[in-house]
Amino acid sequence: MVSEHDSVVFDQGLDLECGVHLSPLRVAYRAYGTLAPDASNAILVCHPLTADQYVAEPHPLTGKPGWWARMVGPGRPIDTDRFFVICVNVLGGCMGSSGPCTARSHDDATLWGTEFPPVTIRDMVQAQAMLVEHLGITRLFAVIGGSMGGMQVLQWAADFPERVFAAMPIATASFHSAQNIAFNEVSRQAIFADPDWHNGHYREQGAVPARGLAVARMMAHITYLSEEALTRKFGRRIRHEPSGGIARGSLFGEMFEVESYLRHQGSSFVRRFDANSYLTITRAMDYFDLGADHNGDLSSAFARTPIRFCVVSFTSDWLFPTSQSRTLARALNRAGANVSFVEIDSDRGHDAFLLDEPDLDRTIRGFIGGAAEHAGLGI
Ligand SMILES: CC(=O)SCCNC(=O)CCNC(=O)[C@H](O)C(C)(C)COP(=O)(O)OP(=O)(O)OC[C@H]1O[C@@H](n2cnc3c(N)ncnc32)[C@H](O)[C@@H]1OP(=O)(O)O
Ligand SMILES: N[C@@H](CCO)C(=O)O
Repeated sequence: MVSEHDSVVFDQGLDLECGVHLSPLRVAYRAYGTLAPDASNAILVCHPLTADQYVAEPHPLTGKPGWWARMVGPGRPIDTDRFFVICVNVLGGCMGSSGPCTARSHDDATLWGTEFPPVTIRDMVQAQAMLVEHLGITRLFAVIGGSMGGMQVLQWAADFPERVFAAMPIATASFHSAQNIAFNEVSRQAIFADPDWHNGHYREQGAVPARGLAVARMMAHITYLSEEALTRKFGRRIRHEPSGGIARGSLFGEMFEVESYLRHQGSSFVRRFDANSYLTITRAMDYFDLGADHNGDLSSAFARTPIRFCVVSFTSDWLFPTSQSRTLARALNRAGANVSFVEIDSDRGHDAFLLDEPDLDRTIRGFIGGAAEHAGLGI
């Protein structure tokens, strides 16, 4: 096993659910705060689909603040003055953990590309568990995450009930719905339709399927918002140049502000994300169905769990609607879990969990504070 610069290489590898033994396994992560001598104050933050381990510091590629810098840091709701916070780039990601962008083995420097094996949320969590153990942490004080991060939280709870004290799945569900699989498929088809896709061998061709990946993100980004949010941000306004003239940029001459915005979201995404990783990770989300993994009984995934849960949803989230969080909370309740459920009133859609939502801050701060008291954390 070799450790270097916030990534750990496990030569023993990992048995993936698909049957492939992935070796070596590289797990890239960032950590903030100080681990208590008894390792009791560790919080694992699990990132959503296209974020990464740079949760609380500027991103090395974009220079932008960490994707949850408003939530994680000194004095923040996830307070790095009190807690040791870890965030791991998911398996299949493109920021250092094993995935399509990493070398196949110590002896073979060629990148995995499309031949990287299919991974699941469970595989991602198994890799995280290896890292957590490597860091000397027997039990995480809390696991917290939104969207695909929330799926990882649920998988942690199901697979390692004795290794987690508190869990907070936010804006998520116990399964990926047919509608969400459908959206992912449209994104994937956009990538496949790009002439620079080259059946996934774009790097060998010195190309990037930038247009396809940008369209994939544009479409997906709409699902992260809400009609109210789009109307408030842009309405039907036409974009003007700073000089005052109408911005040109489409077949029709003028461009709506919302079109310009989506193009910006698409092009900036392409600068920081890899198409093969996008395919791998969206598929992992599609596979996720915790109830099906437990013979169709979601509550049995959490039977007699000692973990304290706080399930959080947003009223305007139509990608992971409140109804799915309520189903989850009921299953946890049936399992005998200590569970609270908070629906936050917001008109900003699914990505509300990434935005300035004071009620979310209060909910996270309150849940962590209460759990820390219950755990007897003297910090
Ligand atoms: C979870 C992750 O995606 S992790 C990585 C962090 N996110 C990113 O890097 C980009 C992805 N963006 C998003 O997912 C969302 O924008 C959020 C949730 C992170 C932030 O949401 P908000 O704060 O509401 O920002 P908003 O959605 O308005 O986007 C702002 C960006 O759009 C640009 N923009 C706004 N209006 C327009 C317009 N009419 N035309 C062109 N660009 C526009 C802004 O200049 C800004 O650009 P920048 O991000 O390059 O600085
Ligand atoms: N907008 C976030 C949430 C998606 O579920 C992301 O891209 O990761």
